This record gives sequence, C-alpha cells and structure tokens, in this order.
Amino acid sequence: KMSARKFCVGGNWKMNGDQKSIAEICKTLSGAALDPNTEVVIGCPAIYLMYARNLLPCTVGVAGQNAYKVAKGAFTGEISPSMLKDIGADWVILGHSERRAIFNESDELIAEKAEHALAEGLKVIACIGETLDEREAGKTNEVVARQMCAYAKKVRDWTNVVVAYEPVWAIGTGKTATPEQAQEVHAFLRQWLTDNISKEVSAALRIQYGGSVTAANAKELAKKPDIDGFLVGGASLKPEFVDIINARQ
Ligand SMILES: O=C(COP(=O)(O)O)NO
Repeated sequence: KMSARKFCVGGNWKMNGDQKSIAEICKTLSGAALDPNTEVVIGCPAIYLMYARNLLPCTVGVAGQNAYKVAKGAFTGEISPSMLKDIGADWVILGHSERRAIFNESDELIAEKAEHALAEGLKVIACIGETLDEREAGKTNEVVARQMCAYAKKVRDWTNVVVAYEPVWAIGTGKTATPEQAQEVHAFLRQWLTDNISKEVSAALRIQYGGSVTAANAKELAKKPDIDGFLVGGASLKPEFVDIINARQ
C-alpha cells in the first residue's frame, strides 16, 4: 500500500549542464504533464539557479546542491542559505555522499549546515547512505543510524526535512538497489524516526531513495510503502525524468 505522504522527486544535476542544456531540460519539464501529486525539486548548479528558476514552472522547486553553515562573512567561495532563499531557491541538498567522500564533509558539519539552512527558512534534502564496504560488513543500519543521529543533534523541527537514502554503491553505477533492499532500509529509518524522534514525525517525513533510479525501475520502487520519492542523478538530466516524476500514475 502506498503511503499518504506527498511523493517528492528530486533531480540532482550535480556538476552538469550549461545554459543551452539547462534551457532544454527546463523546456521539457515545462511542456510535460507532471503528476500534480508529486512534489518536484531541481538541484541545479548554484551559478545557474536563477536562470533555471525563471525557466521552470513555479510548481517546481529549485535547490542548491550545498550551502555553508552561516549567513555571510569571510568564507571565500561559499554560498549561504540566505543567498539561495534570496534568488528563489526554497531547498538545499545537504550531506550528499559526494560532499562526504570527495569534499570530506563530516556528519557534524552537515548537521550544522542543516540546522542553519532550516533556520533560514529553506527546506532540506538531508542525504545519508552506506558504502559497499559498510554494506558487505553488515553495517548498513549502524551507518545510517549514525548519520541520522548526527542530523538529530541539530534538527529541532523536521517539518521541512526530506531524508534521501542513497546507498553509495548504487550512485552512478547502474546497480540500483532492488525494491526489497531499498524498502528494508527505509523501514529501518521509519522505525528509527519513531524510536528517536516521534511517531508523528516518522509518519509525516518523506524518505527518498536515490541510486541509479531510471524510468524503468521507478514504478516498482515507488510501490514500496516507505519509499516516498527519489533523488535522481543521471536520469534527471534526461527526458525520462518526467516518467520518474509520474512513477505513481
Ligand atoms: O547521487 C544521486 C543518484 O545519482 P544517480 O541517479 O546518477 O545514481 N542522487 O543525489
């Protein structure tokens, strides 16, 4: 049975695109019949956010792919949540496994970023997920619980948080978690939320699955009771992203 939580599909463009290709994707999304019961959020490279914002339908949200933990100051190269808000981005993706693995962001820094982004009125897609080594060592639950704990030390109000469970071994590999594998971790996270936050937050919070989601596998994944949407990388740059948005139709 599908959940009553509003389906939420994020497109994480990562470091891809230019004005021409972004205009094409926005045109495709603007011209498509998007399921009104799906909340759509586009994670666009910061430099193109205003451009994409103005080309996308107002029903589609736009997100930064990262933001710093304070509003302004001497942090060369950084972008603040208040700047994202200022240019019409209502969301920010935080804690992506690429930020953790490549840019060495710690659980604690990511949690501080989430706390500040929420305080600035942004909605947060809070990413978690285990590596292949951690899964093969049977540590999946331990790892995602640790990552959730870190967020929970800083997040007081979960209303504007969506959690994205993205097993690192499925990101960019074509090795999508099976619906059963994904549901198993989503159910663990749902229980973790009930045990550590509240049953109300647990019932309301959307948990997206991310990791090689395509139009071909989205429907089966979307049928799982604790999968409330997706965070899509590669396929969000293609027209098939429309089919992923409409996976519950
Ligand atoms: O990192 C991802 C998933 O990327 P792919 O869909 O390309 O596996 N989402 O944030």
